[in-house]
This record gives sequence, C-alpha cells and structure tokens, in this order.
Amino acid sequence: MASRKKKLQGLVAATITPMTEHGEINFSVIGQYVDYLVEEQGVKNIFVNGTTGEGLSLSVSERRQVAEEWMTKGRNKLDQVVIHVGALSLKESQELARHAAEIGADGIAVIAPFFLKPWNKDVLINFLKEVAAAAPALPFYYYHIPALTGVKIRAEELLDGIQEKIPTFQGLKFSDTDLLDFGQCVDQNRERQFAFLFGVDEQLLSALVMGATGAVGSTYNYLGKKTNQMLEAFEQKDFSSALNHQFCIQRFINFVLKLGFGVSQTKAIMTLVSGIPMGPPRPPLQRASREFIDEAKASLESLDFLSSTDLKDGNLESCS
Ligand SMILES: CC(=O)N[C@H](C=O)[C@@H](O)[C@H](O)[C@H](O)CO
Ligand SMILES: CC(=O)C(=O)O
Repeated sequence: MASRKKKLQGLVAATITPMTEHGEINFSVIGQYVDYLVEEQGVKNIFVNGTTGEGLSLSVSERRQVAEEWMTKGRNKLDQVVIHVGALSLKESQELARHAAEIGADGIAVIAPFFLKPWNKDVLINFLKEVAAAAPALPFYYYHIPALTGVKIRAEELLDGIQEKIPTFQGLKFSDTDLLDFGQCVDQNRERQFAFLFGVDEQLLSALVMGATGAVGSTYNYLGKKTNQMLEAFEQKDFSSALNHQFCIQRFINFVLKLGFGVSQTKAIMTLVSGIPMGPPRPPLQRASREFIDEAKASLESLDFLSSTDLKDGNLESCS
C-alpha cells in the first residue's frame, strides 16, 4: 500500500537537467538550483526527469544519478520529489521505479509508451500497472501528455476504475488543453483523494476553477513566485487579481510561444533569470538562438519578471 503522505499540492517545478557545454550532466549546480527554487521562487516540490528535464534523452544510468542528486540536495529543503520513470522499455521503467523507491522519492510518474503505443485504455493500464508494481510503496501519478506521446486515450476514461488496477494510484499530471476531459477527471473522482496536477501553465487559472489541486510546469522554475501570487489570490477568492496575474503570465508565454518555445528555450530563460548555468540541451534539441534570448529578456524585463529593473520606469505593461 502506498504511504499516504500529505497530498501533493501547490506548484511543482518540472526541473531542467543542467548540462555542461560538452553535453554532460552538470551535477554541480543542483544544490544551488534547489536553493533558488525554495528561496527565490517559493517552490518546494519538484518533478524530475520529465519533459523539461529531457528524461527521455538521458540514459538509465544518468536518470538514476540525476534523481539521486535531487534527492540528496533537496533533503530537508523540498517537500516532495516526484521522479518521472516512464520509458519505452517496461524493464527500464521498472528499474527506475525501484530505484526511486530506494532513494526515498515521494512519488513516481509515468507517461504512456510512445513508440509501440497502447491502443486502448486497458492496454495502457496494464503497462502502467506493471511499472507501479515495481514500487509498491510509492504514490503513482499518470502523466497525460497526448501532444508529445501521441497516445490520445482520454484521462477521464483512464481514471475510471484505476484504483482497482493500480492501488498506489494517487493522481494525474494533466498536460493538455482539453478542460472538458480535465474537469470530468475531477468531477468523477470527487470522493477519492487524488491529486489533479495541471500542466499547461498559461491556462492554470481555468484549471483551478475546474478543481486542479496543484500544477506541474516548466515556467514555475522562474515564474513560481508570480504564479504563487495567482494561487494566493485564487485562494482568497480575489478572482480579478488572480486573472491579472494569469494574464501577465500569458503575455510572456504567448510572446515566447510565437518565437518558438520548448525545452531549449526554457534552459536559456532559466539561465538568464536565475543566473545558474543550465547549459545547452542534448541533441536532437538545439540550443536557443541569441535572438530568442534577447527577445525573451526584453519581454521579461517589460513585464517586470526579472530582478533587474532597468526598463521598468514608465512601462505601462508592467505586471508587478
Ligand atoms: C509540453 C510541455 O513541456 N509542457 C510543460 C509541462 O507540462 C509546460 O510547463 C509548458 O512548458 C508551459 O505550459 C508553456 O507552454
Ligand atoms: C513540464 C513538465 O511537467 C515536464 O517537464 O514534464
């Protein structure tokens, strides 16, 4: 039986995997990174080796080392560490799940296998069940990200009866814009203590209205503080302030999405905002262009999302 520890709530940063200029993992900055999230962004939960962490571009041995480093450096500082252990090979996924349990992680998450794909709900559940069973004491989260996996089985359908198949099932990380599907996941499972973690940062407020209990995302690495203000306003039922915060966040995300925004760009933005070198991404991803970085910087400054306040004066767009 999974240890029913405190429900995962609030913001969860999808961690970047820092790399050296030579493309090796730069473990040396992870301690600093933990402190930055906790102290500067007010974010105390992390999601390791996911999309943002290029988990599927790392070897199994690298994934184990990265997970260990976050656990070590996060001890007594972070609330919860969830490790993504999804892989195309069930064996690898199980190895990573067992490893997550050994190192004391707070939960594991798994995406749908995305090469030879499950074609219906039962087939997907069977795969997930085998992974979950390798870590029978760890809370299990399904990571729904259909745009990247190509597995479009609706989350609402998957959740129907899931606890009978996967007793450790504890929640859903929902990275899709289908708020009907998300809302129905919440509505149909009201009496269960699941965590509903939303993963589209630019739409989080709508998901909060639908009953999201938390959020996992890449932008919480550097917009955690801002997003926490939105959560706070929502909690206080100050919906107009919450909406202002969401619109500010949207202006930034909308701006970078139009320039082309993904993991490479997240690495560059985090380097810029935190001052911690995240390094280049691993191929097939390519590093963000100089033009992107300059434009993103100007946008962050004009929205007052950077500590440097050079461009602040007289800026009508400022979101502070
Ligand atoms: C596809 C992807 O990486 N999604 C992230 C997490 O699920 C989000 O945090 C996005 O990066 C963010 O919402 C910006 O679109
Ligand atoms: C964004 C996210 O949740 C991930 O990197 O997996």
